[in-house]
Amino acid sequence: METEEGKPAVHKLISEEDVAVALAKYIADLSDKSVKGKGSFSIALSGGSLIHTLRKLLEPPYKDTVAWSKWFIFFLDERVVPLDDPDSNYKLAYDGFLSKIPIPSGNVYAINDTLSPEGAADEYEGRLKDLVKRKTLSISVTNGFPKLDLMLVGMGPEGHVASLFCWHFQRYEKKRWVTFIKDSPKPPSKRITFTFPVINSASNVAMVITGEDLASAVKVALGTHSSDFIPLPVQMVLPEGELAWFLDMDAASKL
Ligand SMILES: O=C(O)[C@H](O)[C@@H](O)[C@H](O)[C@H](O)COP(=O)(O)O
Repeated sequence: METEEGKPAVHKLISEEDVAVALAKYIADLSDKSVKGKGSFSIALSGGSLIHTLRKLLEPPYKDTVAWSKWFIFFLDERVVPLDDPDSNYKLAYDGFLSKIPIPSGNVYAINDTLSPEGAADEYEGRLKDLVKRKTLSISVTNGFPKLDLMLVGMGPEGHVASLFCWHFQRYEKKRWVTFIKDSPKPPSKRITFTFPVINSASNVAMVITGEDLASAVKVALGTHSSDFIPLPVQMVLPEGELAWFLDMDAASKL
């Protein structure tokens, strides 16, 4: 592991299996700390391969020791499709993870799948605001955006994170907590997504990156680069809290 003050912790592991093992320990430790400190743990999930990489949390010792009933689950981004559609990130998370642990269903914040992308983004943002009012979620004292305990972030080969893509203005959003996109280059086209101010207000952000196709974007994100270039979305992940990268050997192969 590489750490230096103000720099991300970069965990370079051998295989995806090692990433899954390290990630389970990291999440269980953060959950423990958060539940002991304030009685709850708020976590945002990405879609994609991340859900499979969470599998070690479903095994002993974590399955029985994590305070699941204190978890609040959010979606960093979601495809605007019915919740039982094979493209739904909620369905992916439910089938592969959430249905296997005792999280109260009321603590899982799926999108309202009957609404348009605009409507679903507004409604999700409204629910976050409500949770802040009820003090279930805290707020960043520096910028007033909601402060989740942990964001689990995947990345696409061209450096997108959540549904914040290179050539799309949503990644420059400064006011909204949740926004929408109707022409996502990665199908399906209609999505809602947390904005960078929300991602970057989190107490902890974990980049979970495995596979050779991601090595070039990892190199851009973690290497030195000229400020003349427009940053990739992944380079805009600059949380006020702690940032940790979990990489397998293939994803780290160009570092
Ligand atoms: O809805 C989505 O498509 C995801 O949330 C997306 O943002 C994902 O996290 C990355 O594209 C990485 O996907 P992979 O892990 O499958 O490479």
